[in-house]
Amino acid sequence: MHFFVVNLNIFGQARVHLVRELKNLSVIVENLYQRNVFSDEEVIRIQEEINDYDKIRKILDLVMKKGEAACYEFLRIIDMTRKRTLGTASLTPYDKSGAWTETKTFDLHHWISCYSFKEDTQMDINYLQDLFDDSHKIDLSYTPLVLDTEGSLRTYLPEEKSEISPGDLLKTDKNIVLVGKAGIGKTALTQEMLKVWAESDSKELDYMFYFNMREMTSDFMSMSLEELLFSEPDEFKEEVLADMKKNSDSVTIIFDGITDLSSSVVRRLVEKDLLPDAKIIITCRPDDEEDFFSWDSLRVEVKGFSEQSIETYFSATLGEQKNKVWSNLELLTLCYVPMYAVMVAACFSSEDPQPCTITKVYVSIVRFCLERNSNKTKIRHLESYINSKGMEILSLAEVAFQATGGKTANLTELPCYDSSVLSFLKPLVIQRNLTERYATHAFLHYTMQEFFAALWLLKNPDKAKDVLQQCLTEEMKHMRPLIPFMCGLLSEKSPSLMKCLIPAEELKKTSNWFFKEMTTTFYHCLCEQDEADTEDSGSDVDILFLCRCLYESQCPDACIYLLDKLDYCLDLAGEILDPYSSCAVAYVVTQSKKKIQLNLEDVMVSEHGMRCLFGCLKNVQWYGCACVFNCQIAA
Ligand SMILES: Nc1ncnc2c1ncn2[C@@H]1O[C@H](COP(=O)(O)OP(=O)(O)OP(=O)(O)O)[C@@H](O)[C@H]1O
Repeated sequence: MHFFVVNLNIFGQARVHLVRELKNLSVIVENLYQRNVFSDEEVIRIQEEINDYDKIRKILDLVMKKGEAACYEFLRIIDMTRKRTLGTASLTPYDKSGAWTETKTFDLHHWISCYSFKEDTQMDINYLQDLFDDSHKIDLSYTPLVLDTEGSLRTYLPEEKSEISPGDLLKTDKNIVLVGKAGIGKTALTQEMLKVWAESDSKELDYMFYFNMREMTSDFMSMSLEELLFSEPDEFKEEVLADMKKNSDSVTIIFDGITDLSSSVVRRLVEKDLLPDAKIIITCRPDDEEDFFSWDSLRVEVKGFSEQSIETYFSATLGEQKNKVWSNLELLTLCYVPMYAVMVAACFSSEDPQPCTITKVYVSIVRFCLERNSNKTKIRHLESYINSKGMEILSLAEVAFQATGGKTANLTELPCYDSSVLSFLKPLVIQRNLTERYATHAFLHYTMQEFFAALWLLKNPDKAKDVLQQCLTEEMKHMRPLIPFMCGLLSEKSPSLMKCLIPAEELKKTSNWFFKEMTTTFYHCLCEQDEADTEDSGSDVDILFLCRCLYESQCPDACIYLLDKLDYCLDLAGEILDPYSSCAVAYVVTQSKKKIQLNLEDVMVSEHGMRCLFGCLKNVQWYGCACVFNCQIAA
């Protein structure tokens, strides 16, 4: 809501100058149209005027007739576009009071600068907010993330204060690649940048576009620049596009969740073939970074919450209860990933035991959502309820699998009409063409889609075998995040969801081969990588990935199977261990029946991670006084 009082006689003094000097009328009319000040008919009426003077008169008359709010919008647009709509500033001096006199030239730049404008910025719709019931509704707005601009050479670790803020990222002229794991906060960061941009009192007209790549339709691949930027019918698109081309340094485009450069318009923008001076910001997971290695850009690694941010976050969400998270080291090591922190906070008070693996966090949230949406105040027998919804849940899982295979978040078909199952989805509005929109659905978060996709694979073990092999290939690497979830869902220690959906014997049969096959497959891949002596390309298949999978499985036999293959020698030299990976390594080592050689030379590790590693040292072989244990701890 704007509280802004406009003197309706204001144009009386400025009007004659506006009529004479206003330029780029199309930009003004377009903005007024976009802000619903002008209707289609009014725009046509303006266009029908013969010359620019008459057009301006018409605009001013219409705006004044519409009252205060319209005048406010008009003035704000002039303020934002002043460089283009008012031309160059007059050099005529003013007296100190800034008052105009009859003898002085009227300066529209000065006139507009006498107003101060504030913008409403309510743009961040966080669907995960819905996970919280009314008594726990909290402000889930941006909590500072650790952003690292110096790549993997620098110490991992969440520090008290991120060195670079979303506002700093906006200010830099460079293109930006925001890299980070699933759920680490890349989208949240871009949304915060949009918010900062919208709230800024920049006096220049600039353009900002945001595209969620996973929510684009398939025709996006062949779109032109014009189609990409103007999905809505737009009378003035040619003029606005021309303006953007002429002033491409005023355009910022964010491509969120990019996996490759297969869309020609995105590739041409990235390669500066289109809008050469535009600032392009992309976000991607580490597996997809390869395509951008050679791109001239600022690489920013998003590293999630610092230990301070975790504390702030849980103080806000759980109050005193946060101590329970604090005393659970395994749970704490998950919560540097904001997505997991959100889910832990949302279902913390549920009666389920506190989760310690990522899969268990998802299982808890699924149970929590089903319970909350089951139309019963208290479900004593949640298991039997889940059982009764088995078909619907599995059809949701199938749709999730199909979409993940196609690298999209857009679910073209609704799997069922059951409201409790549909509570995992949010509406997604798609612009089919210039005049037609339709609504589809997407999961509340892409990682939730990946979780359900993994669930479907366990119902279809043959397919699981294929995915295990294929996810090592370049074309199918986007299926890799499903593997840790599959391990977790097969875990005998977390049967609370799976046993309601898939018969126990079927699950047992799958886990009998799955853990071994997974370990062998990834182990061979690691050996091949070693032989080829390939540089780390940011790919997620490394020994840490395997440890994380085994941690999710909570299966001691599977850990011993791997350690056996490794000859009880775990070489992590030079690795950067995030808190969760440290916890996973500690778990694997702890399962060993023999002493193992653990090489932690030049390893970077967090304080929480170090605490986990200390717990497994009893299983580590020390040779002489020179234990290979030379870590850098970032406090
Ligand atoms: N800085 C933050 N402050 C508060 N909440 C956050 C923050 N970052 C992330 N979150 C929460 O975590 C959720 C997941 O984050 P986000 O979608 O940004 O991850 P992502 O890195 O884009 O993941 P993906 O690679 O799967 O797309 C958000 O929906 C939000 O609820």
